[in-house]
Amino acid sequence: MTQDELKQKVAHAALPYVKDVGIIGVGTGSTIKHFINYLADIKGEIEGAVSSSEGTTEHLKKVGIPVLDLNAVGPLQVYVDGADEINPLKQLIKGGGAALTREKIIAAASEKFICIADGSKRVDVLGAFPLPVEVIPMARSYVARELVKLGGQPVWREGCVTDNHNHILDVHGFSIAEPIALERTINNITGVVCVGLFAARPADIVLVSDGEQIITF
Ligand SMILES: O=C[C@H](O)[C@H](O)[C@H](O)COP(=O)(O)O
Repeated sequence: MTQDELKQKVAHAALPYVKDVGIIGVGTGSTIKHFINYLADIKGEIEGAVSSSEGTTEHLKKVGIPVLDLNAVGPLQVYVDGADEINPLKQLIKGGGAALTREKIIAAASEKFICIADGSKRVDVLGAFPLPVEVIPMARSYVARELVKLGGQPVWREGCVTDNHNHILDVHGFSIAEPIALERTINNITGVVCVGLFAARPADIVLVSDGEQIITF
């Protein structure tokens, strides 16, 4: 199976989790694109979706699923999203598609965060995937210097402007032994909007497609 077929397979496996929940939080990325295509088949059963990016909003609207404002809907029962890395504690690195801030907001506002990914995303220790950090544009160099002090090698994702009109630094060289502590430390740097480390609020259920199997933990 190709990586894309594995993403499609795991996207399909998430459907039982969104039955009868009314309004769903929907993430961003290539795995979620498959998930939205499956949602389209059951759209009669879905009241609407809260979207984590402009790209996802466009896709949801295109398939006929109403997109709702998080402020208008209160706590969500279920949020489904992909990840760039997943450790055994269900802590994640996210933001490869620059959608980390809205994704983190929806994850925080959801009772159950279902993470879906192909098997290549599983790791023992987070950090081989460069850690995305969304920053206010004028703070970019300052934040980069602070990240160097923490032992990282930040690289500006040039040309990338997030949906919130900010910039992204991708931080290489971290082997993240203590994800919650690092998340807190980076959050505390002035000018940081969001770090793509989902550790204090990890996923609740992870579905991973590994060949023919779906592994759930
Ligand atoms: O900003 C993007 C998101 O965090 C994605 O969920 C993450 O990058 C995984 O994307 P994909 O499903 O394309 O591997």
